[in-house]
Amino acid sequence: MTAQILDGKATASEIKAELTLRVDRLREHGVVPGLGTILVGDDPGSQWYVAGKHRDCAEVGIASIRRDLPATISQAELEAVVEELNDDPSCTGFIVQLPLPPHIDTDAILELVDPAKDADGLHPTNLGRLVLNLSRPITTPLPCTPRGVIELIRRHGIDLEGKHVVVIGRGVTVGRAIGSLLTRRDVNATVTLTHTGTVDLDAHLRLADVIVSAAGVPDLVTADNVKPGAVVLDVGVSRVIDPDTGKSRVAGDVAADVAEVASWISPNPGGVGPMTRALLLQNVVESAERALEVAP
Ligand SMILES: Nc1nc2c(c(=O)[nH]1)N[C@@H](CN(C=O)c1ccc(C(=O)N[C@@H](CCC(=O)O)C(=O)O)cc1)CN2
Repeated sequence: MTAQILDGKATASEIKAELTLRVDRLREHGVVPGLGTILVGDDPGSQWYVAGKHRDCAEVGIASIRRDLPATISQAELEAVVEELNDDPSCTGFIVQLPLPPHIDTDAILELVDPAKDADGLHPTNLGRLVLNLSRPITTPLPCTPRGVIELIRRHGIDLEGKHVVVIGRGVTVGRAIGSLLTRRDVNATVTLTHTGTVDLDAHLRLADVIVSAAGVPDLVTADNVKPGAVVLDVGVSRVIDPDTGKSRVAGDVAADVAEVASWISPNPGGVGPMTRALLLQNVVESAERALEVAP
């Protein structure tokens, strides 16, 4: 068996084309959605992701606002920038690029973002609404990567109803929220959330109809621990040195041999990453629509 590809690049392009029309409609109502980004420090990966977010905005007609700040910024100075974007009417949604430097209290920063402008869906109020199932229909921004995973599966015609999904990783951007989304009645999957404290991860993986791996451990998921026909999503991001080229490259969590046993697999790069970016834009458009009360 050779797995079919869950093509995140093509699916993200499809979503961006739909969003372009919705942005045009908002403009007809005099609303220009604007995404703000706050980037602290000079990590090349984070700089690349933020630059990508601004390219995406330009592509669909969303205005963008950048705040690039030094790694030495204090907690109080960073909080002032968050407050500034909270108060800026041209900024209809914004994100704080993660991770922040270790001297910054990340939770305090995320909590300071106006929940109505929380384009990442990571504010405690929005995560709380998700857990309490108060976000149906979509009345609050939802975390982009989990939403991107589900949308990627759905747009490839795969039904998650009754499926056993094993998630690896309990981080805030993926693992913590994805269970709440997957177990909503409209998706109706059963979820096992595994993490570094899980005993016998392989045994859990072998039972999975769907694996979502967000561990950041290269080659953690191999053909030996995947049930034949399973759907495998690779959300892991690690930087490794390619032995052939000597250059740094992104590696996912899923080994190449998994493609021989899985029915569907998301490539990495080209799978969940582009979907995360597309769903960020969707959160921004939806917030602007909510503010205007325009039906999508
Ligand atoms: N505030 C946030 N910070 C971070 C998030 C997030 O959702 N919100 N997620 C990640 C980084 N991230 C977005 O910010 C992100 C990561 C990767 C991609 C992506 O498209 N990756 C490409 C490959 C990139 C490469 O080759 O280096 C792909 O998968 O095809 C987009 C966004 C942590 N921080």
